[in-house]
Amino acid sequence: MSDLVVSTQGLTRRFKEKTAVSNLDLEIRQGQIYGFLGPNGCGKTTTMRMLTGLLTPSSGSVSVLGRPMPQYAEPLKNEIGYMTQIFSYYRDMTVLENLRFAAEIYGMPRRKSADRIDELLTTYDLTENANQLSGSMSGGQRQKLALAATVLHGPKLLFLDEPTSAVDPETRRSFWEQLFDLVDQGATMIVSTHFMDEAERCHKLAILEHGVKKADGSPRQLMEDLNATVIEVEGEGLRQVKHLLDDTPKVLSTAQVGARLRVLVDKSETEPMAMITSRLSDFSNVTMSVQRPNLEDVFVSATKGPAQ
Ligand SMILES: Nc1ncnc2c1ncn2[C@@H]1O[C@H](COP(=O)(O)OP(=O)(O)OP(=O)(O)O)[C@@H](O)[C@H]1O
Repeated sequence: MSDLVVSTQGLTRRFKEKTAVSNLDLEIRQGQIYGFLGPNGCGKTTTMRMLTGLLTPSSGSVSVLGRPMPQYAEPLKNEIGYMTQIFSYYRDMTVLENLRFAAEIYGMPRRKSADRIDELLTTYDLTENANQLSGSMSGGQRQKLALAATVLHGPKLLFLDEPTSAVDPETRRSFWEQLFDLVDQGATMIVSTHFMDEAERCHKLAILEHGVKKADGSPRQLMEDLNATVIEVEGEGLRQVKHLLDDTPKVLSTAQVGARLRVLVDKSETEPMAMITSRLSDFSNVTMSVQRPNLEDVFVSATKGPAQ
């Protein structure tokens, strides 16, 4: 049996003259955490809404758990969990009331849902908050409640839209540990993010820009395949160095990181160090070194070139 959980061909969505998602081909396999990485407005939410059957594509096809979408949105409701970007539970209801309400929406039998809610309160460390109004909880606690409600009915496939944009790094770390626990229990998930550290945790990811997939693969593969050499410049006058390099052919980008300037030089330049050294010949107090690419380099390079 195929382990393909989600596949799309030529998936496109237009809103009047705006194309929010353009000709997107995806293959997402069982047990993967698949990331959509891209800036605000690149089409992450629109893609998720089409994959969950909430929005009809303008063209192209979508298959989710072996069924075409949006036609099978209703029968697949119990197999899918969708954690939207905005906290979509009732702030004037307690944690327990919200979870009971979600269980009713999923048509879960009362006995079964009571046991499941107890289990989730323990898993997500919400037992002490059970009778607290969700509106009075911290962002991190609300996020745990949202995750608990999303997995309440035991879905096989989870969609998490920018799940950690409102929480601190420590909460983000523990949230990701919980995601890997869910994967260990057999879930597949699609996570959208604009954080590089979050994208790096995914098994595979697609880099999106203006609704177009610019690159996809595992983070490691994307870094290995980077079509640029990364050079770091250290020393005096980095702002002037930056302005000079920004006007240099084959320099894809420059970005200052603390006391270093990170420079991406297109791979078509066969002697990148010699080229940069010669360009900076007037700067006597700088040193240069070639560095391993990181995901941000991949993102910058992918969004400079033509779409794949
Ligand atoms: N219902 C709509 N009507 C008109 N335009 C829309 C609609 N929904 C989305 N768009 C547009 O489509 C583009 C993609 O939006 P989308 O919300 O999918 O991006 P995103 O990557 O999820 O961004 P964000 O991180 O800000 O949510 C944007 O330009 C947005 O304004």
